[in-house]
Amino acid sequence: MITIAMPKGRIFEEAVELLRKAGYRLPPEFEESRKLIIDVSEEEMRFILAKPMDVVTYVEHGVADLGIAGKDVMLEEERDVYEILDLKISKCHLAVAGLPNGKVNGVAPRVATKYPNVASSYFREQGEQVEIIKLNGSIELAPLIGLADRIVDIVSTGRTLKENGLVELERIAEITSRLIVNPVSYRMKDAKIDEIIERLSLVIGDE
Ligand SMILES: Nc1ncnc2c1ncn2[C@@H]1O[C@H](COP(=O)(O)OP(=O)(O)OP(=O)(O)O)[C@@H](O)[C@H]1O
Ligand SMILES: O=P(O)(O)OC[C@H]1O[C@H](OP(=O)(O)OP(=O)(O)O)[C@H](O)[C@@H]1O
Repeated sequence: MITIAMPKGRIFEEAVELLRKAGYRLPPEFEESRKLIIDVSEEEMRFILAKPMDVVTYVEHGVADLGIAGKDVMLEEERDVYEILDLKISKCHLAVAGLPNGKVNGVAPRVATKYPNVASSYFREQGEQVEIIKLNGSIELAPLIGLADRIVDIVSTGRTLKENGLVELERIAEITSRLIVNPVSYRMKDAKIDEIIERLSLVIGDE
């Protein structure tokens, strides 16, 4: 039996579609129910449904063998898991954004973000001193209301920036979802995990 931690939210549908394309028979219950543990006994798989940021925690602690997590989550926190496959779904990028011609008051610009570690190391590498303000969502609000001078956030279509009068200033990293594995599981269940990697690899898009 292999336990897979799936991210609820926007990655979920694409991840389920990919697994089905790879030939795994996942029941309609997947999309329809509110259950958090779904056993698919004919595939010898158990799925647990977690918040995207928590998937890596379940895998690191070994209660899930595999998980699907955004590269953004992997970059933000160093964890004891292996990243074994780029699933090339949920494409987006991390960027610095702000108001056009935004002026900075004071020495260190204030940067609002859901990704404080990514933002700190990015600005450190740029040799720029900043003050990080951690938020949990609606990051684009911060420069509009005067909480921050800039933001570090996910950009996909660019619609949220545009509709809030913000512009992308610097591109930090390309993001897609990754298959991650617990190191002990990978040793103990290598045959089954390698088979999953192989089957997924055959159906992953080229871009
Ligand atoms: N606009 C986007 N387009 C494509 N992928 C995205 C976008 N925003 C986030 N992602 C990817 O999806 C993952 C999580 O998405 P989602 O928005 O479902 O969860 P969340 O915002 O972390 O959770 P919550 O909204 O419950 O706090 C991110 O880690 C990232 O990899
Ligand atoms: O470029 P776009 O296609 O507009 O997508 C980018 C937006 O999507 C994400 O927010 P989300 O919808 O997860 O809401 P949140 O503010 O609660 O994080 C991200 O934080 C941006 O705000």
